[in-house]
Amino acid sequence: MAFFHQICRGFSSSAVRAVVIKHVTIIGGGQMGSGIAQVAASTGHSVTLVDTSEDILKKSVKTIEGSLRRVVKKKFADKPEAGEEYVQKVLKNVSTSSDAGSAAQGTDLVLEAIVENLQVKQDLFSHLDKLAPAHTIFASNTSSLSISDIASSTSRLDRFGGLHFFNPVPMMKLVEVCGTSATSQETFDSLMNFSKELGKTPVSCKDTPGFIVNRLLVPYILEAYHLHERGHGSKEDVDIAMKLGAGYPMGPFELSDYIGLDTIKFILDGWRVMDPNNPSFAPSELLNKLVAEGKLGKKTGEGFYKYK
Ligand SMILES: CCCCCCCCCCCCCC(=O)CC(=O)SCCNC(=O)CCNC(=O)[C@H](O)C(C)(C)COP(=O)(O)OP(=O)(O)OC[C@H]1O[C@@H](n2cnc3c(N)ncnc32)[C@H](O)[C@@H]1OP(=O)(O)O
Ligand SMILES: NC(=O)C1=CN([C@@H]2O[C@H](COP(=O)(O)OP(=O)(O)OC[C@H]3O[C@@H](n4cnc5c(N)ncnc54)[C@H](O)[C@@H]3O)[C@@H](O)[C@H]2O)C=CC1
Repeated sequence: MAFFHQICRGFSSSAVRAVVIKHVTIIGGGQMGSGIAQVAASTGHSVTLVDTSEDILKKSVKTIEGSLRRVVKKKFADKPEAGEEYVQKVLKNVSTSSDAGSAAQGTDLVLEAIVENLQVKQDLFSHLDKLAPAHTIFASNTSSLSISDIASSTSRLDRFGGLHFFNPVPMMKLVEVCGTSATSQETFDSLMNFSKELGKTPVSCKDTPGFIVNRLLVPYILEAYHLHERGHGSKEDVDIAMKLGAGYPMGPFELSDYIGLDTIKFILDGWRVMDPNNPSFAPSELLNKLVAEGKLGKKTGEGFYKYK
């Protein structure tokens, strides 16, 4: 079922029209996709969550359920039955599919949160562009890739933008909304409105590497790796120092494990290709070793630290 609604802002014939997003198809049921699905479903949106297999999707729904239970523990502290009702109501808003093509056919927004690899994202969007309705907006949750480069695989450059959420999505209030030079005002407004409907605070940013937050966060994390590799501080001391000295909730090594070391490696490798002479983007032996060993951080039970 397609949910195509428009609102008009202003009264002239040139009034800006924004698509009201009722149904969202989220591609990628990992950390970010399941978090976004949870928040969208909690705010009354119908969600179809897509991943490559039913097994992964079962895990995604379990993650959503677990996170919802953490939320209701606080929100419905004195009313456990109402809390359970809330969990079930939100879960009803989420359906799953391992067929991205059919999931894109009746939706207002396709939001991609798959692996941080340009070619893989382009292949996905190029495929979905042929199947999704004309009004459907496409958006990527990429942390580091150019939205224009991803959008170039489609014919809907005016209906394509960046919607960058933060991890853990249920807790982090920010969304970076990125329009390219081809993104229409209507699309940009729709993405801003959608972010607000999710209870987030959107900021507008340009299609530049890392947008705002990661442009500042990447050099910080990189410098922590290099400092540690030079033998100038243990991981533990660096983390304690940044928590107690700078007031960050997590130190850079804890945060890296939380983000996922594979994602960090994809970002670093990609930025090195763009800027090969920048010493900050030199490979980190430690990072490469951990990723090669499948130690990807919290999600696999081990990264810089052990979680089992
Ligand atoms: C050479 C190398 C190259 C390097 C390149 C570097 C690349 C790096 C670029 C990054 C790329 C990708 C990242 C990205 O694009 C953008 C990001 O997302 S960056 C990450 C942003 N996130 C953070 O910075 C998180 C920081 N941490 C925190 O804010 C807190 O630690 C956290 C909220 C996660 C947990 O809080 P904490 O007090 O530590 O633990 P608790 O477990 O007690 O939780 C507190 C509170 O929150 C509730 N809660 C936590 N998680 C969830 C959840 N998933 N769902 C629901 N609720 C949750 C929990 O229940 C607690 O509630 P109480 O009421 O207090 O009990
Ligand atoms: N991890 C983080 O802290 C943040 C990550 N991001 C970005 O979000 C995206 C996803 O990151 P995570 O959720 O951390 O990754 P993840 O590894 O937890 O999840 C990715 C999911 O995508 C699925 N997938 C891969 N290819 C697919 C395809 N072709 N079709 C359908 N599903 C596919 C995988 O099976 C996996 O479940 C990346 O672009 C990342 O840069 C953005 C903000 C924060």
